[in-house]
Parts: sequence; C-alpha cells; structure tokens
Amino acid sequence: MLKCLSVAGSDCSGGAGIQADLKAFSANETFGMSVITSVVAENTTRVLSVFNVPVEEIQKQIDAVFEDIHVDAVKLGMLPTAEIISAVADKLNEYKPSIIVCDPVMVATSGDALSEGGTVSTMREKLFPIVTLLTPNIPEAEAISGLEIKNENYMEKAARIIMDMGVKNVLVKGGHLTGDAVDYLCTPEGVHKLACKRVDSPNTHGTGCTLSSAITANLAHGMDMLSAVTKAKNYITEAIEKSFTVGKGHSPVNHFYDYYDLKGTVL
Ligand SMILES: Nc1ncnc2c1ncn2[C@@H]1O[C@H](COP(=O)(O)OP(=O)(O)OP(=O)(O)O)[C@@H](O)[C@H]1O
Ligand SMILES: Cc1ncc(COP(=O)(O)O)c(N)n1
Repeated sequence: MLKCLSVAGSDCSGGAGIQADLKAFSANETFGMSVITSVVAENTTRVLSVFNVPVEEIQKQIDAVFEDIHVDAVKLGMLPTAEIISAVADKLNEYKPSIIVCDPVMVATSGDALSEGGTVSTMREKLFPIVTLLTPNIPEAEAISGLEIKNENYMEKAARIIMDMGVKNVLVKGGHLTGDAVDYLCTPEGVHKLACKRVDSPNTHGTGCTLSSAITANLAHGMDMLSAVTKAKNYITEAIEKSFTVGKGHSPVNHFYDYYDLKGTVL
C-alpha cells in the first residue's frame, strides 16, 4: 500500500483540510497520514477561530511519521505562518520525500483568512525550490505572481511567471472564474489546458484540498504529472456533481461517490 502524508490544518466540519485530504487519499487507493498545523473551528458557512499548533509539535509529528514509515508522497495544505512554513521546509529538506504537492492555502471558501499576511516571500524562498507541484487558485496565483487574473488568458501567464520563480510544475485552478471549470497545468514540457464542465452546485468546500490530495495519491502511484492531474480533475468534477448537503452553506464534495450511494449503501 502506498503511503501519503498531509501536512495541513484541521477542519472540524470534515469537508476541507486534513479531513478532506485523508478521504481523498483513501478514495484514490493510498494509506493516508496527517501532521496537523492548525486547529480551525470552521463549518460550511464561516471560520470561528484559528488555533495554530506550536512549531515544535509540528516538527515532532513530522519526525514521528518519517522515523518509522516510508512516505511515498507529501501534500502541503494550510501552513499559516512564515515560521511554520520555514520549519516544515527544513524538515522536508531533512527527510527528502520524492514527491511534494503544495496547495498554498490562504483563504477559506467562506472568504475567511487561513494564513497570516506576508507568507508569500517565505514560501517562495523555502518551499518553491523543493515542491514538485504548486496548486494555487486564482487569488493565490495573483498574490504569488503579482498579476491580476482578469480571465483565462491571464491564468497561463501567471503559471509561467510562477514557473520562472523556480517551481517545477504549476497548476493554476480556475474554480473562481465563470464558465467551464478550466485549470492550466504548466510543466517543463509545456502548458496544458484542462477543462471540465462547471457543475452548478454550491458544494465546493474543500475542492482545492481534495484535488491536490488526489493528485498526490496519483503521483505516488507512479503516474506522470499530466495523467495524475487529469485523473484528479475528473475525480473532483464527479465528487462535486455527486455531493450532498452538509450544513447550511458550501457543503463539501463527495469523496466516496464511487464506493457508496447517497444512502451509504456499498455500490
Ligand atoms: N463548480 C465547479 N464545477 C466543476 N469544477 C469546479 C467547480 N468549482 C471548482 N472546480 C474545480 O475544482 C478544483 C479546485 O478549484 P478552486 O479554484 O475552487 O480551488 P480552491 O479555491 O483552492 O478551492 P476552494 O474553492 O475549495 O477554496 C479545480 O479543478 C476547479 O476547476
Ligand atoms: C483547515 C482548512 N484548510 C484548507 C481550507 C481551504 O480549503 P479549500 O480551499 O479546499 O476550500 C479550509 N477551509 N480549511
């Protein structure tokens, strides 16, 4: 069994963060593990509070996993402070996992901040040189590239700017635009446009976390970057399409649509 580790924040309502990552790892046939960076009191409508785990405890969790278990791939989610980014990067440099997918989480679907301001420069200095793939959404790609993304054409430009910062592969996600759900994948081989139909649904809580974790699992399985991202993109589209209501706001996606029907009966 391949083993994937998520280093991310906890979403008590189960739709995003570590909880989404573990579900996506399992649904994509890998064993999931978690290092919790922050305990977020949040639900489908809002963030009530953010309690960051002390850096030493994050380091110890990473040590506990790596001293005992071979990690096939790592996914990075919410790294809320420059100090945490720096400490996680140092640990990754120590243990050198071969695959690192980084979702540079800054803001929740509800619009609430999940990261201190001013973390982009630390991410750029410490994480960009070591990540295999960076997966910013539109606001994150704007913050990193400094480019205002007015439409699809600017997504590709932003991806190229971020590649020029030394990132090996970049996926700029277009969930926040209108029209088809279009993402741009920039690899050393070129730019690939990945378009799926936009599902008319408010159930998008955790889409970014789920997509990046599915990509991580696919890369752990040995897929090349384009195949891993394409398969994960199809997975997230279907997971949104087959989602159900949880709470009063943006419900999560259905990670296990392939395994259970909406009454929980095994397919
Ligand atoms: N309504 C939708 N229908 C189909 N695909 C979607 C929809 N919304 C988002 N996606 C897709 O989901 C993935 C995540 O994209 P998005 O831009 O929403 O990331 P994110 O902002 O990090 O996630 P979130 O909105 O959960 O914070 C992308 O592949 C995007 O194209
Ligand atoms: C703990 C935590 N991490 C990340 C997100 C963003 O998730 P997404 O961008 O996938 O909605 C979130 N809402 N909560």
